[in-house]
Amino acid sequence: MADFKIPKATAKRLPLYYRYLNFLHNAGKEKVSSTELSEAVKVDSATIRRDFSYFGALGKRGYGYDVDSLLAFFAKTLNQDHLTNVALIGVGNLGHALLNYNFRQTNSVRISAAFDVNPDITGTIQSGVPIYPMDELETQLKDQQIDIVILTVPTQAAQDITDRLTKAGVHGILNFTPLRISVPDTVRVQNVDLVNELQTLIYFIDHYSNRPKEEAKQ
Ligand SMILES: NC(=O)c1ccc[n+]([C@@H]2O[C@H](COP(=O)([O-])OP(=O)(O)OC[C@H]3O[C@@H](n4cnc5c(N)ncnc54)[C@H](O)[C@@H]3O)[C@@H](O)[C@H]2O)c1
Repeated sequence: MADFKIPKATAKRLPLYYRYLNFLHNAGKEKVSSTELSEAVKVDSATIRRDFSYFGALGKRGYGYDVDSLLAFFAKTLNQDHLTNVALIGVGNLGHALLNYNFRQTNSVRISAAFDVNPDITGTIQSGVPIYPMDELETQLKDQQIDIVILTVPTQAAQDITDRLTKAGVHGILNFTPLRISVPDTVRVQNVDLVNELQTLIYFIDHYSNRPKEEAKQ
């Protein structure tokens, strides 16, 4: 990201805006209003205008936003204008699915190296990505200049690996394990928890849905 500070909630919405702007660009659209954006990304237009205001005057009243310049701006802000290589540690059920997916939606992020302790898979290439043994972790991360890692190992292995990653100079960990890993201030952790997401969804449906109460209980 560019080095100015924006609120975390705004930062989280940027990829959403970026994806829709890309869609508009590919459809040949030159202008978009905040109302139109709002309907597409399901964020209210006042929030969109406020989000955009953090980046300076990007839109004009009654005219909307210029798609290409917004897109170029967000691409730069989100570092979409260059390729980020990430590593994946733990090529089991989940790791394998992520390798197979490998962020096909975007050209700016890809898993370029994977690591595991299982000798049956180390030394092989899966979905085009080489699987290295864990004793090559530090050298490969350094040689490939990787400083972002996806962690899909069993819980009990997560902290030791995190400590190694921290020592190796990694700056970001996308943590799929249920363990809340400890890291120094120099490392940012993003936790992904599908159970949490589902429970949040269920909570919102139960408490904020417009469905009649009786139907919601079934
Ligand atoms: N966040 C979520 O929503 C979500 C969903 C599913 C699974 N998970 C978590 O993701 C993790 C992986 O789940 P899974 O079902 O793929 O498990 P899995 O057992 O299929 O895969 C784990 C892989 O990690 C490897 N491994 C074990 N110890 C290692 C070590 N010290 N270093 C490197 N690799 C090691 C194993 O060889 C295996 O390939 C678990 O912690 C699980 O709880 C999270």
